[in-house]
Amino acid sequence: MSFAPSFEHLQRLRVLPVAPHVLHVELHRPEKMNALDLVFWEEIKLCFEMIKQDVDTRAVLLSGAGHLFCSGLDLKTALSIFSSDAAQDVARRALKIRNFGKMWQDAFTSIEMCGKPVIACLHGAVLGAGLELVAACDIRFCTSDASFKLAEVDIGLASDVGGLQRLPKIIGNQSLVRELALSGRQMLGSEAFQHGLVSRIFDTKEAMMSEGLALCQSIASKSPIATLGIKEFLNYTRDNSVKDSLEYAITWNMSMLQGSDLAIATASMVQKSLPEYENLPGAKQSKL
Ligand SMILES: CC/C=C\C=C\CC(=O)SCCNC(=O)CCNC(=O)[C@H](O)C(C)(C)COP(=O)(O)OP(=O)(O)OC[C@H]1O[C@@H](n2cnc3c(N)ncnc32)[C@H](O)[C@@H]1OP(=O)(O)O
Repeated sequence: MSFAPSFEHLQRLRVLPVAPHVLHVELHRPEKMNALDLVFWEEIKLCFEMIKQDVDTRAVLLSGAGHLFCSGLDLKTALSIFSSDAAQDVARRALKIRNFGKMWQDAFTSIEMCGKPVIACLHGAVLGAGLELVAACDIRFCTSDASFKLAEVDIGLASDVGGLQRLPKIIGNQSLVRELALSGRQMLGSEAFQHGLVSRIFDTKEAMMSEGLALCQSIASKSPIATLGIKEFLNYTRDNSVKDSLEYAITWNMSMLQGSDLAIATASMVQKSLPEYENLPGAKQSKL
């Protein structure tokens, strides 16, 4: 029997199926501007690890509740973790900070590793760790009122949770990334679109969510073997040479092209019918 995860116990994330094979994940702490406290970080990791195992999900729509997407790291959490406890040994303090940092890195990396395309729909402010979070997504849309800010410099730190690592590979313009990171300057939606941080820009959140859902539905109608491979190849290619990436892709396809999806897809094209693909297996099996 396959694994069907339950997301109901999550406190900071609202997770709901919104169309066949499409899950909507909403950051849901609007009274605190979706600031990322410890519960949030843990739940992002847990949620995307469950999505990876969820045999039914083929695309994920991500958005934020309230009047902005995310105000970044919860500043009270930051103070409680980074403020020195003079009574504690320096090595142990350092390890404590490392453990939190690693857990936070893993939270955003779990989005990249979940095997399903994640489409982030961004409105209002996307600040600090919020921007680092969406850098781990596959596709980003925003509203014309959206604004982006690597605000970490303003709270006195060089962040290590993915923004400075992923954004230069998304935006491509080193000078611009360094300007934004070093000054904490706000970038508006139009500029984010111009530099490829987002691929589409909308007048209203409603229009953006509707197009985001349509895109998820389109992706979910494709072969899940193909979409898994595309995400895997593009992530691998980002971090490796073209030569190594070609070798990786051909080795992957030696097995993947022997599956039924290619035949189903080509037959449905010839017959002008809608293809139906088998779900991918999750690694976990239900204990029932
Ligand atoms: C190694 C470390 C890894 C990662 C590091 C990441 C660093 C960052 O993320 S840097 C970015 C940090 N965030 C900020 O500096 C934003 C702070 N917030 C604001 O500037 C404003 O709240 C706002 C987002 C511009 C929204 O303003 P407004 O609409 O006027 O709402 P407020 O009344 O200010 O906020 C309502 C409520 O939410 C609380 N809140 C908002 N953001 C945070 C936050 N980041 N951390 C903690 N709390 C936050 C705010 O305090 C209010 O709470 P009340 O209890 O109602 O007063």
